[in-house]
Amino acid sequence: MSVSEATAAAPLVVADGLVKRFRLGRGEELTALDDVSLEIRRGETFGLVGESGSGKSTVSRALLALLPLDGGSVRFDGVDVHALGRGDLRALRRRMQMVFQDPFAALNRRQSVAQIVAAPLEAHGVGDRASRAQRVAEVLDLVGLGESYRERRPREMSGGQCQRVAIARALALDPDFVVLDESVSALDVSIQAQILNLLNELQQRLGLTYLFISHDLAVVRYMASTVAVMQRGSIVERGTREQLFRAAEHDYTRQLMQAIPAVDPAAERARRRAARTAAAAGAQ
Ligand SMILES: Nc1ncnc2c1ncn2[C@@H]1O[C@H](COP(=O)(O)OP(=O)(O)OP(=O)(O)O)[C@@H](O)[C@H]1O
Repeated sequence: MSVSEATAAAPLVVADGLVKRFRLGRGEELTALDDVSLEIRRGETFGLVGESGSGKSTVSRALLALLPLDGGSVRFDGVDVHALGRGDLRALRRRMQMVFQDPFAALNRRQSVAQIVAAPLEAHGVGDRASRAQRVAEVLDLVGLGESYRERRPREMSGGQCQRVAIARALALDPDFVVLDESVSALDVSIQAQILNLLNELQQRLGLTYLFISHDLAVVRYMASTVAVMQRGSIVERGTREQLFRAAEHDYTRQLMQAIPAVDPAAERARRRAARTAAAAGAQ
């Protein structure tokens, strides 16, 4: 194997023995991460599941060096991210982006779509006005929003359209790694499917690596090639999607799986209601 082949085959993200404690006051501590290790291969979708409070978001913040660790290390493309100085970390952050759950809360309501998507380019001092405008047009096109969306504000758009804007903003700096933290959880099921398909398409086209965080195993099953299950700050089970869904070894994973509804009746009713509303709006 040549050096470049070896680099390509090495995982993009390697977390080793992560420990994170939060001080709660009065001498009390909460261990949010207790010896968490994982590897995320280039171009894959790594699913992280677990109930609320199990530590999923803390893992993602640790991977992006958004919080200091009490133990362990994170290597991104071979670089120890927690050992970097501010300038080097800032440069590396261009390659790592996040998309959050609530697109309305994540977008600045006063800004136009073009301003929102250009913001990371400006923050990192990339290009001049003209080249930034060109890049905004490119990424809006990638997420299926045409020129007509450039001057719109978040309040003039649906949840799905806002999430496309959030994805466009995450792609503006041409990252390698994108953390998708409950990125479709706030959306209606039919819109969820559209966004999931868009994310898969973008991964194929751009060679992106995803950390896909969700409490929803059905969605993770659709997206992820490798899955880790968290409970109370630890990874209690991991494997390929096939391994995990064929023979869940851990009681906790089996419980999570049994909670997957074949079709969620409430969500199905909401989907039909939304479809009727959309049809009625279209007819006006
Ligand atoms: N800044 C903080 N200060 C104190 N405790 C925190 C802090 N951030 C997270 N925690 C606690 O750490 C634990 C793990 O939280 P985390 O947000 O990582 O879980 P999660 O699995 O992502 O949950 P959810 O699905 O609800 O987002 C929780 O008990 C949470 O209350």
